[in-house]
Amino acid sequence: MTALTTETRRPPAPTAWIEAGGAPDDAVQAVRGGLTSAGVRLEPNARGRIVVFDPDDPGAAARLTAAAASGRVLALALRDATDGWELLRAGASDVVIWDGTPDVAHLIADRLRRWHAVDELLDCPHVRDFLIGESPAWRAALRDAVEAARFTNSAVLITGESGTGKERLAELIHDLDPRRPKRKLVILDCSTVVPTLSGSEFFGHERGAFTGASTVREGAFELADGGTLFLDEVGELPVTLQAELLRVIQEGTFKRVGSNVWRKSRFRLICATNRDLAAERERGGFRSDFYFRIAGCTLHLPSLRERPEDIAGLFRYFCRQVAPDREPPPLSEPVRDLLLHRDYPGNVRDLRSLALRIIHRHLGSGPITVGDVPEHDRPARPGEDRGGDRRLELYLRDRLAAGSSVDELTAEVRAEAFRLCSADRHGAPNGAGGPGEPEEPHRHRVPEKASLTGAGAAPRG
Ligand SMILES: Nc1ncnc2c1ncn2[C@@H]1O[C@H](COP(=O)(O)OP(=O)(O)OP(=O)(O)O)[C@@H](O)[C@H]1O
Repeated sequence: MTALTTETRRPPAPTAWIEAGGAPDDAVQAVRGGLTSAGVRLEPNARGRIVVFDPDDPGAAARLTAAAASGRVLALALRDATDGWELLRAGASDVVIWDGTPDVAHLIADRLRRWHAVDELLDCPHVRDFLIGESPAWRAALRDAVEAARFTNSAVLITGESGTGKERLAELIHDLDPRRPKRKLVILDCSTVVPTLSGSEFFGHERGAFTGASTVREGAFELADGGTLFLDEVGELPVTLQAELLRVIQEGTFKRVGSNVWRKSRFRLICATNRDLAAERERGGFRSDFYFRIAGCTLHLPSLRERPEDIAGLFRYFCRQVAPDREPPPLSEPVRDLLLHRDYPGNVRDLRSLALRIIHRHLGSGPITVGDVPEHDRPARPGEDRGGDRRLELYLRDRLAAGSSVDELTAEVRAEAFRLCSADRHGAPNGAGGPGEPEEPHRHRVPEKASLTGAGAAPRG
């Protein structure tokens, strides 16, 4: 990505439009006057809306919900007698009590200015062309990410299923980070860290620190000085290792293995995981003190199931990646239908692989038709039940991509086959409760990620 330069511009005048959500006219006029004096431009087309309401008005929540359907809304209550949570639930993005003082008008102007700056970033080609998606679920997640990247320096924890774009989002956050000069993004996949070498991986080592340490090595925290450290798959870090990282994450200080010298590193920390760390914390698999250090700001990326509206746009994007010089071919109706209704257990990564398989088969300049879809990606014939096979295939593909060996997978499939066979013999076809069966049915683990970054810390310029 090329660096953004928008931070050098003067902040634009905040704009908004005021709607009277049941408040008396003279009060709305007073609010208008206050905001105009605070430098807010009142424009009917402004994306930010301010709904001024009387807390006693029983229709206030409904009015907010209606206004929020067409943009972000700041709920401005004329008195403090309001359940702020209720207003947020009704669709308001922010809630302010108007006490009539100029201070409140300036506070609102500042908030509108921030909204505007975030919207501008969200809409700039740099962001739009890097992370594709227009669905409300995606835009809401991206808005939070852009705001955290640009206006805070807090540690960010990105959660979401495998393939939802966590690593790509980390790249964007690094890129939007306004620090200057800013150094590189360093990526460390925690699932590949060998426990015996973890000290060296994270903190580096001195020459001769241990057998085989023939040269000095900088660790991930040192490499990330002045830049960003992205700890991917942070949920895989053993608890003992989490304890070792507490100090460096909190203070930025560490010692290389084999050295007594404290070093300092100023880095922004971004972590990602597809695990439910809150549940892990409860069962003791993840340290709470570590969690609170890495989760200064949490961002959750929606799965592709939650944003089917984005499938066609993502498909076009992947076509352009393959053939940047020509317009992506249109999709015939059955192919569009197939793309929309297919399962994507690997989310965007899955869609991308499918798109590439289809694009590479497509010849000529006409639309993409059913003949361009490889055989194993086609829908089952009526009456043919390929669901199980297909799910198994996708599962195996994902596990192989995540680094599982064929032997491991074979053992797993054999164990599952024995279990089903035994369950059938004992008359419990679903594997539940047959005599001699384990109490908990065996379940496939959630597919792990395909490692794109490989082992070790990988600096990105
Ligand atoms: N919104 C998006 N726009 C364009 N490409 C995307 C988007 N989201 C994901 N991708 C692409 O999908 C693939 C998977 O994304 P990424 O590696 O960021 O996912 P992830 O959530 O980090 O996965 P994992 O949990 O398995 O590490 C990459 O090729 C990435 O470029």
